[in-house]
Amino acid sequence: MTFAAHIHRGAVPIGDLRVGAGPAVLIGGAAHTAPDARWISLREHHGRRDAGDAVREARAAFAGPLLVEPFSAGDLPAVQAAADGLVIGGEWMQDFGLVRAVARLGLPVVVRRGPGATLEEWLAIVDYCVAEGNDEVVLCEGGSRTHTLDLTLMREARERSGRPVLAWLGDDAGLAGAAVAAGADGLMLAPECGRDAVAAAREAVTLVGAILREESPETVVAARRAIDRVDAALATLLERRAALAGTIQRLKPVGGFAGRDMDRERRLVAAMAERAPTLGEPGLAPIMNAVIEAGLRLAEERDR
Ligand SMILES: C=C(O[C@@H]1C=C(C(=O)O)C=C[C@H]1O)C(=O)O
Repeated sequence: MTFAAHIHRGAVPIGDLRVGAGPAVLIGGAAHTAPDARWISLREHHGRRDAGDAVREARAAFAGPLLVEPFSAGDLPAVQAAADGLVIGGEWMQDFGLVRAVARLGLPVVVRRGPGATLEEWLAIVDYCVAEGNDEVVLCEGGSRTHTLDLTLMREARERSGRPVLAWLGDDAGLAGAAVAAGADGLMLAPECGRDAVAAAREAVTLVGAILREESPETVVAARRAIDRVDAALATLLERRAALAGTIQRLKPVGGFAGRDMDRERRLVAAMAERAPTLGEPGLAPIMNAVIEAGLRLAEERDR
């Protein structure tokens, strides 16, 4: 198995967030949805809205890291004054003058792949940033008007550049789990995307990340957060397991404790030990005994 997480990447700090180390991050969504970072686009107003006002308003609404997509070089002083990073790319990825000016601010830059842009064209933008002395670059796949998301290209971009990669989801979190499984270091959502989409993306980061994303936390706080994600996945699986075990009790000729099958239990512990060699059968057997007995008790109580 080659999961993205095995490839070494340099993490990029955006405010107090580190993209590329630890769990996949959530960027985007309205302030009340509590994403890890927010972003706003000044392009949506076609330069008609004052950049200072827009950035200050976003800053006041959200205490966490804030990214801003500028409309023109004229926006950059306002962005530098209040934002933690910039978003460039999409349809205007080839505006090299603006790309250079953005990179020169020295803030981290998220480079979104424009529609139809090749991997080479996309990575060339990273080179422009580096040439301006800015190495804090994150790549974001997708975000075009056609909403295409190329996870193969996202993986290639990460391997070729060694930089963290994001997957653009817009306001539909349906591919969040797929993106995290494919190795995304973060998910980018539409700026005003609502609570349900952010919650669904968070769930994917938690559950899929717990199983497929390797982490090496270096502090107690980070390690506890990682454990909390693993426990969330465990709880989800334990609930599913209890339901399935309950189904079996109803289907077997003799269910519950009376129909207990110790041979089957030993075999499932042996199979699990292959995936959990550190715990091994001695470590797993008492755990699974408790899990199985809890399931049997539940089934007997329910069927009584
Ligand atoms: C679910 C079953 O019934 C019991 C519960 C088991 C379990 O929770 O995995 C395993 C064997 C039986 O003791 C089964 O027979 O498969």
